[in-house]
Amino acid sequence: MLNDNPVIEVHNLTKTFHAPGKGGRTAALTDISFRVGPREVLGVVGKSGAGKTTLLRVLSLQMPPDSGTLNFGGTTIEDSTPRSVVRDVTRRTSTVFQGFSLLYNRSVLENVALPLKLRKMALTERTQKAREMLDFVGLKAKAEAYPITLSGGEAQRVAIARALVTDPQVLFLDEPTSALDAQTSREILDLLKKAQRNYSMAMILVAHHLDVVRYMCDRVLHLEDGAVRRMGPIRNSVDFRVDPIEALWGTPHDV
Ligand SMILES: Nc1ncnc2c1ncn2[C@@H]1O[C@H](COP(=O)(O)OP(=O)(O)OP(=O)(O)O)[C@@H](O)[C@H]1O
Repeated sequence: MLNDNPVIEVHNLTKTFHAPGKGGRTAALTDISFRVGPREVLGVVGKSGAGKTTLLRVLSLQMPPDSGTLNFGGTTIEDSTPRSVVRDVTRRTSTVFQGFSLLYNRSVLENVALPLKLRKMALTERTQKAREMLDFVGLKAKAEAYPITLSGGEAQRVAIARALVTDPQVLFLDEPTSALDAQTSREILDLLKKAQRNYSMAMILVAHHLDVVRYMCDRVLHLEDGAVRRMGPIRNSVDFRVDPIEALWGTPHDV
């Protein structure tokens, strides 16, 4: 997968935040470089505060880095990049946020169709596409329901359908199963696997539960204090003698 042209390539990303009492700024990301291949599933792990969500927000162009370069399938995004180019790149990605982020005054169908409405797709066409996507995630019967009436697993399926409806090349996922019980988590992960196969996209997945990373990911990136501590392919067997995060890798330091 990495031998193909990468869908995302980042070099020396740095991001700081204003932090009163900490000398003015705190570094959330420091000198981050890596590539993600087409159809690759990359896990991002690390302790609370390591910079995982910040990395997803920078990669999904929700916030700019302080320095470093971001390249999406050959298009480099930097300060001087025209907004139309940034918008085109943004449209090639989707995000499944922690906590679903559904609009509670819109029906399930309207939620899923919303990204297409924002792209000015005609009503009939976007409604049909949203219905197809609800069918794909197993929620055809809930099209007219409102999010308040859904279980956590159903709400996450709607969020996934909404993310997939635009055919993204890259799907960003921030803790997609953190609010769900074990059985529902497994169903959501299987749905994501099916989506990744059907739609041939790359995924970048932040997860606290290492079982989730082991089940889903081809490679894993370990962030520590905002820097890449280690990155490489996941190993199948677990060596319980070592740190659980360290046990995810087979070969050392394959960045
Ligand atoms: N908007 C912000 N303003 C100031 N500091 C921030 C902001 N967002 C994140 N930070 C700081 O940046 C660092 C990284 O935060 P981030 O949320 O990316 O970590 P994380 O690994 O996702 O943590 P968690 O697993 O708890 O969600 C932390 O020190 C955090 O306090």
